[in-house]
Amino acid sequence: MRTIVVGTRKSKLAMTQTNWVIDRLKEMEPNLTVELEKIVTKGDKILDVTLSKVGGKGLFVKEIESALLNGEIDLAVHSMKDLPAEMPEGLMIGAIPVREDVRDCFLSRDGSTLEELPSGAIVGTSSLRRQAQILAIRPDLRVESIRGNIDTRVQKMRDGQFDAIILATAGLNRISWQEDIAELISVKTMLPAVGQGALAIQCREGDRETRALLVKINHEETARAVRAERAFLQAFNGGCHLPIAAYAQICENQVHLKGLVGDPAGKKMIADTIIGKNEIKMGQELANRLIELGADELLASVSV
Ligand SMILES: NCc1[nH]cc(CCC(=O)O)c1CC(=O)O
Repeated sequence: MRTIVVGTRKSKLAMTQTNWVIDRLKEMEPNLTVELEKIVTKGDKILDVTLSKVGGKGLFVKEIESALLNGEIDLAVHSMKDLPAEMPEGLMIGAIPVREDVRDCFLSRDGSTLEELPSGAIVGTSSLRRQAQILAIRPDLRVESIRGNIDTRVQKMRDGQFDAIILATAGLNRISWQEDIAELISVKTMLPAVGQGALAIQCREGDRETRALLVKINHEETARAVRAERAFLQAFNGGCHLPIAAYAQICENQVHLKGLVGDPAGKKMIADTIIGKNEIKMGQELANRLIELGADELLASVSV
């Protein structure tokens, strides 16, 4: 087999995720040889503007997709959460490996949980989804935007710029940085982002060798759940910059999908659950139900 060139962003999380995937591939194919190609994306360069203001979908993936298309690299590992629904012609998701912890987690300077944090405390997040759900249960807290990689955000909290921050547990687990976690927030309290905790491995549609390798680390249960969540999100034409959340689990071959649309102030929340066999249909149908309940109007006030 030829040497596979793997593209990756340079952040600690991206590198760790990519190396994790390479390890899984080598378990399946011990003689595999890989070469790492580091790529800087637009999203990596924007550090002081909130992503929701920049508004662009796929800030972290465009350069990587170009490198795949022009043959510079053969595969790329993305956080599923950051991968837009629309994919350029000629590319595909070759594998979705087993999902990490899907929950958000609460980190605080003094170890307080979300419930214990004093009134008026400053919580750092630039996710409108997290903001909406946190203000729904703690309207007395102040939410302020925070940017940077995971390690940068934790450092900003330690420095005292924030009393607490919310991050994806999956990211912290992957980089083995659990010390500041005060609480894993249940999915009942904080519904995760579509695809949170899952990885997407992207490759060229025409690259049969890479595709044959990737199917070996695909986890069909995770793939089905993520397909349901993404079908739901796609119906809103939205990305991770909108206050939309969804989480699917597979139970006795059926998909159980919960979806939620909120307003950034946490005052209104529309949520519902659907159960069925066909994950794409379930995602679309759940979105239609929420739209009937007024989700589009709620999002119209947010969309840029
Ligand atoms: N939006 C940035 C991003 N993309 C993926 C992760 C963490 C890993 C994951 O959710 O799979 C994070 C950081 C965070 O939200 O805390």
